[in-house]
Amino acid sequence: MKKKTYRMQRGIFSFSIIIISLIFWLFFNKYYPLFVERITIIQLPTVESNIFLALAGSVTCCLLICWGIRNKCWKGLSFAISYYSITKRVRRQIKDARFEDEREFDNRLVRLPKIKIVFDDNRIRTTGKVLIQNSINFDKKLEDMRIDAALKGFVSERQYLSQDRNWYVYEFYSIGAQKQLEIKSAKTLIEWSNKTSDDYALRLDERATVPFHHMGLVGQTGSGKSFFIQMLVEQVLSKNVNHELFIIDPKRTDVYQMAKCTIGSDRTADKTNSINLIKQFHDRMKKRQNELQEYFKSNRNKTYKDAGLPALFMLIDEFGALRESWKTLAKKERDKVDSILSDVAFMGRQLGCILWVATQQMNAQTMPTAIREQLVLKIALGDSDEQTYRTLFSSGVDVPPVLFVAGQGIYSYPGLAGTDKPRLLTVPYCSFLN
Ligand SMILES: Nc1ncnc2c1ncn2[C@@H]1O[C@H](COP(=O)(O)OP(=O)(O)OP(=O)(O)O)[C@@H](O)[C@H]1O
Repeated sequence: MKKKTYRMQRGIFSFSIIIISLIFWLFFNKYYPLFVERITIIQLPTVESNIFLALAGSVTCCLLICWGIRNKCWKGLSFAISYYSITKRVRRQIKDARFEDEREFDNRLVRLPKIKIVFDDNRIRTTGKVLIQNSINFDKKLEDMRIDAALKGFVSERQYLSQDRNWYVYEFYSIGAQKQLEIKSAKTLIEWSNKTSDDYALRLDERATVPFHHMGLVGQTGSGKSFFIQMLVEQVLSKNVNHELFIIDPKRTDVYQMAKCTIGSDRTADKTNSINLIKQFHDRMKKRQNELQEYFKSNRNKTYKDAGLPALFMLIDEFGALRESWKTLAKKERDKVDSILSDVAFMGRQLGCILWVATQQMNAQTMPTAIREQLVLKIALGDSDEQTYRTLFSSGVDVPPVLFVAGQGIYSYPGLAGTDKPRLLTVPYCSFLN
């Protein structure tokens, strides 16, 4: 026999009282007076039928009040209905997974752990968290539970134990939330970005805003890579701090043209002068290192940002193809460039010399490990091959089974999404770049 929860039992009890009261009310209101009239042998007492109506009404009111409190009705009826339907499905899933306390294993009734739903935005309710109270008995089961089945219309992204270890947290987003935002002008883009970012951060999509950091970006042709890069460049140039960009696009595609227009030819390079620009960037980093030496001595654990300096970005598009083209160079020269880039990747973050590397595919040959390991922000747009995913993120990466269109993909960043379970990214479509 299927087990019931204590809440179900209370519900059945309350509804039984309501139904029985209504039957009594109907009986005493309609039929009982007829009996009183017809049976004259004995004097039947008069019964106030409205007592039963009042009882049914009071129990209904109590049920409604409890429902309203439990589902936070003060946040609006549609909120309460969403809250109720998600909680109900999660409770059913937990019940069917037999989460009951060991002591209750043989009982017909089970006590389920407490469940809370927190939406990131109470009005649109497209993303949020399901929190399930942890107890020593549930720990392992909660860890293994796939909550997706219970969250119809939603996808669960990552799950973890809260810091106080009292709750198991499942982040989820609605499938409908993956609709791409269209941004029609540079001004709108900046306004959108400024809502969540500061002068040293970038907004990637509706949900993700990250501080400036080294970035590894992969995406096949048509994945929206160039649009994404241009969106980031627009944001960097709009900041109140005068950040500087150095851009290399070996194939002279859209990014090259955009860079020439926005930052000028001095800091833009194609295949031919790429190494010079990399060396120039490295020299700037060395200079900055000397400048900041004294500052760092007296200010421990501080960065260029605390010293009030702008960031310097080195963006290398089509890195795989560029490195391939260096094959004709002497080995010494190639090693020198690799060591410069590794130095930037290793030292640059604290000094504000940020490396952005974009490529179509990533493997041990296209990207030296010393550089790859420092690319803290990892983004893959569109569909990539398995080796690329594993090289960029981690060997055990769990790529969500989603068919990505241009501008969609996955990312990882410490604190937001781990390399084993990257999060979905939906870059807004900046139609003004067309
Ligand atoms: N965020 C986005 N949302 C929707 N569509 C997009 C987005 N970004 C780009 N696109 C569409 O995808 C097409 C290809 O984008 P983009 O040129 O950025 O790709 P790419 O990966 O750089 O390809 P290529 O290497 O050929 O330049 C664009 O013409 C654009 O219409």
